[in-house]
Amino acid sequence: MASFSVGSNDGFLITQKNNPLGRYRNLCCSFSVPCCSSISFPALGIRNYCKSQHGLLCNNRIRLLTIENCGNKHAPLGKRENRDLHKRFWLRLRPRLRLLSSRLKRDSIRSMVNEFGAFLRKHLKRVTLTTAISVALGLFYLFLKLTTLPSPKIVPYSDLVTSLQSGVVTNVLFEEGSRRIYYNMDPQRLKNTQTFEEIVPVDVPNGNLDDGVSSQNVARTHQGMGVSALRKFSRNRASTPEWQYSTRKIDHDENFLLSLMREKGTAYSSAPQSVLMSMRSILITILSLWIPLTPLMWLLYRQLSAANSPAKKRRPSSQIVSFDDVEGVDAAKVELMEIVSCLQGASDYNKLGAKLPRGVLLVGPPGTGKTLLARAVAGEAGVPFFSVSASEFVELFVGRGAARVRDLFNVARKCAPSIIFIDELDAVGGKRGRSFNDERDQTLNQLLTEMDGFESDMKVIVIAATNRPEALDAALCRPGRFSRKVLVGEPDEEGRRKILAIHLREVPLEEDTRLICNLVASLTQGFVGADLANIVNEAALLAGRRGGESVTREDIMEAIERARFGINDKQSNPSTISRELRKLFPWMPSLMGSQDSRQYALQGPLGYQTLS
Ligand SMILES: Nc1ncnc2c1ncn2[C@@H]1O[C@H](COP(=O)(O)OP(=O)(O)OP(=O)(O)O)[C@@H](O)[C@H]1O
Repeated sequence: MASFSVGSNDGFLITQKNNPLGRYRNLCCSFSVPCCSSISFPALGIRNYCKSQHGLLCNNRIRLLTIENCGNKHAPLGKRENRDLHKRFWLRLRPRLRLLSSRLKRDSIRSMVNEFGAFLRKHLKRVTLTTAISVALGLFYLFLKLTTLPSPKIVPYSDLVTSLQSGVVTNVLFEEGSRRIYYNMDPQRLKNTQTFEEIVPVDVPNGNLDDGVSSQNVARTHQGMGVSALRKFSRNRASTPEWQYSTRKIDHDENFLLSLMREKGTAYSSAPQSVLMSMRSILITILSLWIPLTPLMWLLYRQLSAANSPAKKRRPSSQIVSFDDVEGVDAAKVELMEIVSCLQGASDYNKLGAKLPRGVLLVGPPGTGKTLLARAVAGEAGVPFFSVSASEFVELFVGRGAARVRDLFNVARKCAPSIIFIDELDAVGGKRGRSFNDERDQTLNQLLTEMDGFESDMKVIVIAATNRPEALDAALCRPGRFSRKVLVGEPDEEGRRKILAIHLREVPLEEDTRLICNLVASLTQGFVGADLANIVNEAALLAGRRGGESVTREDIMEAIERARFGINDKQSNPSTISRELRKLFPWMPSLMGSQDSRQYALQGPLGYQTLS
């Protein structure tokens, strides 16, 4: 049996030497490229030519590794395995190295350095902080590592007494400021008396403890060492601890212990804890306290930081909304348009002794366009607009909400003329004294104070929106604060038509837009602006789902059904829809008689009018 290593990356061969055919027959071929359909070896050590299944000619030099040459029978196999592993490793590594070098060629080192520099400049604060923390932790670790001492074996107090009585204890140290007693035993004397294990069991004891041992000669301590001395010290001490055993004092037993030591002639002393050890324990305490405290501190920082202040959240100017984008709420629009013209200085209200209203409260059901109106005011007035949700003032820590209100108004005053929009005012503006929520009351108080504090020529207008005006504190609604209350109600049919026209502006319709608007407006009594916007969006999505180019009447009808009844299995069953519709609109006889409501619905606009 002989084994050959092929001098290429393809693998290795094991061939049979004493072949009856007088040829070296291939027994095993573990090539990474499966090749060598037939191999013959005219002579060993000579070039081997083989043809792979891919038609490639391999030119491999074969070296003979005979077992006879090796003292150990198993050695060649082990070597071969090693070599095989080695080759595989290189085979895998090579393409990676090639990739890395090509990448390095592509991105020059200079550009990488530049990128790194730019990154550092961008995140300088973070990088500095991270580096400082890492260095501090590294130093802590180094210090702890260098000051590590081999700890003495902790034994029960009774063992110390037994050892003292048997006279094997050579010296004892009482540590000042702690309850530790360290002691050493003479191994020679120990052998003479008892076996080591009999005297000192290994388990860790506990006992009642007390301080107050008189100090005498101070034994060797390890105070005031330099780093190199420290390292040497710790290396030396790593093998042999200074004190072999340690135990804890028992209360009121010092006298007995002292008399025992005097009687046996044992050397005893007391010493303060070494400076290094004290520092070590302080550091460990600090670390073990700070690691769990860090997330808490971070939370606190997040809560208190000005970065979260609503004052920072000014709406970007790209989302400009005008009054043309709001329909169906004409009365509210007129009221707000007046304020805009006052802000722009178009109307000379001062001449008549009038003052600009400080606050406007938009009241109405959800989705009627209160927020949209406020945004339209900002867009039309062309002044800085601070939009916040009142819930952003609700804070964990008492006083933080009030501070945020103060910040917001300060910034708005600096940017005057400006508009502050507070959405869902009831989150902080609820009646005071109804709960024990001090934080909310303080926030509200601050809001009241800030709104009082405006000078009439300051031109900061607060627009607030709420769905629950009845829940608001009376002080908020008094004249001088939210003196103007504007009802933003559900749109009527004409209003719905106009709102639909706005939302259908960008939607390609199969039919005439006006016809569809009339149709949908007549079918959607009680729907508010948000519902209508949603219907248009759903219809466009449905059209997209069936791959249509434009939105058809059917899409819009289905979108209305979805808006009314939701999306469920019943949706697909028209007779179920009819049943639902019958329950809701019992006065619609013609529709209910039909098997398929949609078929009926497609009859024409007149047919839909019966729905509303
Ligand atoms: N009158 C309207 N004209 C045009 N679009 C409207 C109108 N009302 C609502 N919409 C549409 O509905 C969306 C939501 O409206 P908006 O957020 O203003 O309602 P809201 O009254 O503030 O609701 P909420 O009280 O729940 O905050 C708007 O973005 C807009 O697309």
